[in-house]
Amino acid sequence: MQELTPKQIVAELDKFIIGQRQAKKSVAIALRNRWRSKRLPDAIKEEIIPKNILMIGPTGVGKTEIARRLAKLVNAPFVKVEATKFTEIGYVGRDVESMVRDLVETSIRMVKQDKMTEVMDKARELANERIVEYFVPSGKKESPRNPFEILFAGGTAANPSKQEGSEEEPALETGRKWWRTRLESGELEEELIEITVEDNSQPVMGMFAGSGIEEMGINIQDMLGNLLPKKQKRRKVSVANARKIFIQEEAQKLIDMDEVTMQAVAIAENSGIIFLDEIDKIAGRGHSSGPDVSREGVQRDILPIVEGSTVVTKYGPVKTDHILFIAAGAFHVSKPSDLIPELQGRFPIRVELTNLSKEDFKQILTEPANALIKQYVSLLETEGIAISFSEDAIDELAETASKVNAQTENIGARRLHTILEKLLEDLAYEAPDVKEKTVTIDRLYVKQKLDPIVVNQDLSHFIL
Ligand SMILES: Nc1ncnc2c1ncn2[C@@H]1O[C@H](COP(=O)(O)OP(=O)(O)OP(=O)(O)O)[C@@H](O)[C@H]1O
Repeated sequence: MQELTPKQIVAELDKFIIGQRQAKKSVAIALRNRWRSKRLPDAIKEEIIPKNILMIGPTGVGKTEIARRLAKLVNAPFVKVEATKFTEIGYVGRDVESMVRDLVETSIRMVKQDKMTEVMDKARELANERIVEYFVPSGKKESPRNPFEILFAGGTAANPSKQEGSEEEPALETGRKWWRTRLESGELEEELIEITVEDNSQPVMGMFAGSGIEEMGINIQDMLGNLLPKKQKRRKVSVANARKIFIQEEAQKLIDMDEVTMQAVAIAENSGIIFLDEIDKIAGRGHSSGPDVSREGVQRDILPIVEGSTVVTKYGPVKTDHILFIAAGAFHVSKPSDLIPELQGRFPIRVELTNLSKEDFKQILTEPANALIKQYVSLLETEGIAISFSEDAIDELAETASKVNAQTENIGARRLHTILEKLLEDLAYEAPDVKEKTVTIDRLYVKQKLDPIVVNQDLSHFIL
């Protein structure tokens, strides 16, 4: 991980994000710098303060997308938080630490998922064995069931496990083999079997609510969950579903949660990325009136986390020194210099993201790996309908998006989502019934569907 050079990172980001070259370069450098500092002798490493990034740009121009893609590219845990949420009523200072806890949670999920994938083959094998055990109980695990029952129920072939005259043990093994073969052939998938599963319905823990304990990231449920005996219940499920349940259970047993925790915490500390959106809304000093927490207060609470401190989580202490913070905001009203100086100093890399032009919109519609047009084409393909967009249709869509953004509110590329949704609404509704399976969308089609809304400003406020 993180072996990518800045140029390679930018090239990868180019696959998903149009334009915004400077922002892409900055995040690529920041990432590489982390990798560089890891290779330094400890003494110097301690001295180098990681540089965080401040992205300045209007809404919907790719700020979050760049950060999220970057994280995905290097498989780093990522969380997005709205800085404004900390100014809400009911906020207590410690809440800002929740962003670090969320990051660790994400990291745990990612590491666990990786480990689960690693043990999947083994877990599947064990799961299948448990199903065989159900049909031919050796008296150890799954609750026994008369192997003949299913024969009568399912009307399947004779079971050789009870061959006359054969010894008990070999007969058992022959029986298991026979069931195993049938299981592998897939013919038992629909068969219903009764298995024991953990009852996950939670007892009510309401008495702790609001006591502030949740803020510490300590979950009473988790704590008591380990002390209280696990409730179990019997359920009738198909073999296919039983296998899914067993695979999860077996995989869970195969992975070492202590190791997962250790790795996940280390990854969060060294590679985690926290995206702090709407930072401009907490810029400003002094106290705001009303019940809201002062904006400066929130900045002061965020500061130690960005500067590097230790946050207590249920997975142990987490150091924030090397977490990469990317703050973002439009800064229409306030300026970065309205942030408290200490916080400004922690975000020395400033990048401006530009407004998206009509040409950008055209590219965004068609080029990224997950481009909107591609998404809709695939979606309708599932109904056997082939839609295609002529070049002038794309041009008209980009033009409309720019126009509506200018007329109503500039929401950047998000406008393309609403416009395309409206454009294809009828088609999406009629799709299962339409006779004509090939639809070409041209400029005229776009105009017919969208113009009536665009010219009516009141309407476009609501619909586009
Ligand atoms: N330059 C771009 N290239 C491709 N897609 C883009 C671009 N800018 C925005 N988008 C798309 O528009 C949507 C919104 O973008 P994004 O979430 O990055 O906005 P943002 O700049 O972070 O705004 P906000 O601060 O309001 O969250 C996403 O679906 C994203 O894929």
